[in-house]
Amino acid sequence: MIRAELDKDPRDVAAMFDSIADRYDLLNRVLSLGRERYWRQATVAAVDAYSGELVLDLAAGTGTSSESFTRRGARVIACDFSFGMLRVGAERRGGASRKGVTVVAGDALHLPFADQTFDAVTISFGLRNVHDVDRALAELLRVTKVGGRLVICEFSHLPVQPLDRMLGWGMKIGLPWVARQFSDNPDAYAYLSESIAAWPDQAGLARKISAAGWSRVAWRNLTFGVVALHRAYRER
Ligand SMILES: C[S@@+](CC[C@H](N)C(=O)[O-])C[C@H]1O[C@@H](n2cnc3c(N)ncnc32)[C@H](O)[C@@H]1O
Repeated sequence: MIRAELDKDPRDVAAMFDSIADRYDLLNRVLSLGRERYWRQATVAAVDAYSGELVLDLAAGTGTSSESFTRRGARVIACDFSFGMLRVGAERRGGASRKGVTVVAGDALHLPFADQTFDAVTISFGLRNVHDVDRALAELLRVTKVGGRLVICEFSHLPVQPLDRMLGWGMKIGLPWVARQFSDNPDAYAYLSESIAAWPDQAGLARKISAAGWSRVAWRNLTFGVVALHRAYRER
């Protein structure tokens, strides 16, 4: 089975997402117990994109995250390095540039965009999978206009450590078991629980965002900290 390890070798990560692309959105709904919709709505509200704005949705996968940013007329570039994920999304929308979403293949560590292109940049459930998080945050800053904003939606940690450890244990057992019922590659969901356990907590991620040059970094927890939304601005 194809799965990434915690070194997040880009070839393994891309191949793993290629292998789960067809059923990715279905599994998300099942494994999040329906919370995914609420997390996405909160992300859309935080990005707050409006007509005339250009938004980068990085690690966009099938573009489920991207579609919701177009509701108030913003144009969205959905960028990812898994051709399998991009293909499933483009087929669903009926083309590579449809419904306000344009698909662009690209690597978070070498974004194929000029400096200061976007009004807002966002990444949902993607940053945790990137090989070099600090570099991706710096690339996101580079392509954002001065005054623009960053929103990161990512799995995080419950503030009470014993509860967080229990949740981690439950996910380690539960996610691959549920995934076996629905996915051809349940091993990918073992990677999911391992990568969440190894991911920095809310304050740790905020420090990384600041260190990359972003200003006014803030976060809020969703579903008690199962997911956290981080927001920041490019001030110069
Ligand atoms: C869990 S999916 C998230 C997809 C989508 N944002 C969503 O919310 O459903 C993570 C995505 O990150 C992408 N990814 C990981 N590392 C990347 C990189 N270095 N450059 C571009 N995409 C990357 C994967 O290909 C995958 O599609």
